[in-house]
Amino acid sequence: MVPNIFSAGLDITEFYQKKPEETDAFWRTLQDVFLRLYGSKLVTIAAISGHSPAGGCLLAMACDYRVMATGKYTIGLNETLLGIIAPFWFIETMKNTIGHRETEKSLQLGKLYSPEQAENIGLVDQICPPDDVLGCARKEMVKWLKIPDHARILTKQLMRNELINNLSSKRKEDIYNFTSFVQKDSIQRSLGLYLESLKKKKS
Ligand SMILES: CC/C=C\C/C=C\CCCC/C=C/C(=O)SCCNC(=O)CCNC(=O)[C@H](O)C(C)(C)COP(=O)(O)OP(=O)(O)OC[C@H]1O[C@@H](n2cnc3c(N)ncnc32)[C@H](O)[C@@H]1OP(=O)(O)O
Repeated sequence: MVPNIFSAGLDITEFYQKKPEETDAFWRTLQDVFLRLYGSKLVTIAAISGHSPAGGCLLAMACDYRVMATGKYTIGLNETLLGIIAPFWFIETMKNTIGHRETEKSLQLGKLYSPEQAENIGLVDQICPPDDVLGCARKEMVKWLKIPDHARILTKQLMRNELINNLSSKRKEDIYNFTSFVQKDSIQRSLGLYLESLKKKKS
C-alpha cells in the first residue's frame, strides 16, 4: 500500500503521443482489469490510502466495499476537468454506486470529493485514519467472509451482470471510440497541457 496515493488514475503517457495500435492495446487491458475486478467472485475491499482520481476511483468502485483514509485526499471521476469524457462503463459503475442524480452532477463538474464528502454521498463506505485503513478494511472483510459464498456470489452477479454483459458485448466499439477520441489533435493538446501542469505543480 502506497501512503498518500491509492492510484493517480490512468497513466496519461500511455495515450499521449502514442500510435493507435498502442492506445487500442492499452484500453483493451483496462477493460480486462475492470471486467475481472468488477466480476470477481472474491470479496474485494478497496483500502484507499490517499488520492484516487479518475481511473483510481473506477478501480475503487469496482470493489465490493471502500474504506478511505481521512486527510487532504480526493476521490472522483474528474475527466471533464481534463477535457476528456468518462466512458459509458465508468458512468454506469458510478451510477450503480451513488445513483443517477449524484453521478450526473459529479461527472459534469468533474468533481473530486474529500473523504468526508465521499462518505456522505456513498462513494466510499467508511473513512478511517490513514494508519488504520488496512485494519478497517480487514475488519470489514471478516464480516463479508461470514456470508455463505454461493449466496453472496449469486447476489453479486445479479447486481453486476447487466453492466458486465453490456461492456463485454461492446468491447471493440468501446476501444474504437477511445482511440479515435484520444487521437484527436485537440485532445492531444489538452493532455499535453495537463501533463505539463502536473509537472509545474511539482516544481
Ligand atoms: C466518445 C468518448 C469515448 C471514450 C472516452 C475516451 C477517452 C477518455 C477516457 C479516459 C479516462 C481517463 C481516466 C484517467 O484516469 S486519466 C488520469 C487522471 N488522473 C489525474 O488527473 C491525476 C493526476 N495526478 C495528480 O493529481 C497528482 O499526481 C496526485 C495523484 C494528486 C499525486 O500528487 P503528488 O504526490 O504531488 O505527485 P506528483 O504530482 O508530483 O506526480 C508525480 C509524477 O507523476 C506524474 N503523474 C501524475 N499523475 C499522472 C497520470 N495520471 N498520468 C501520467 N503521469 C502522471 C506527474 O506528472 C509527475 O511526473 P514527473 O515526471 O514530474 O515525476
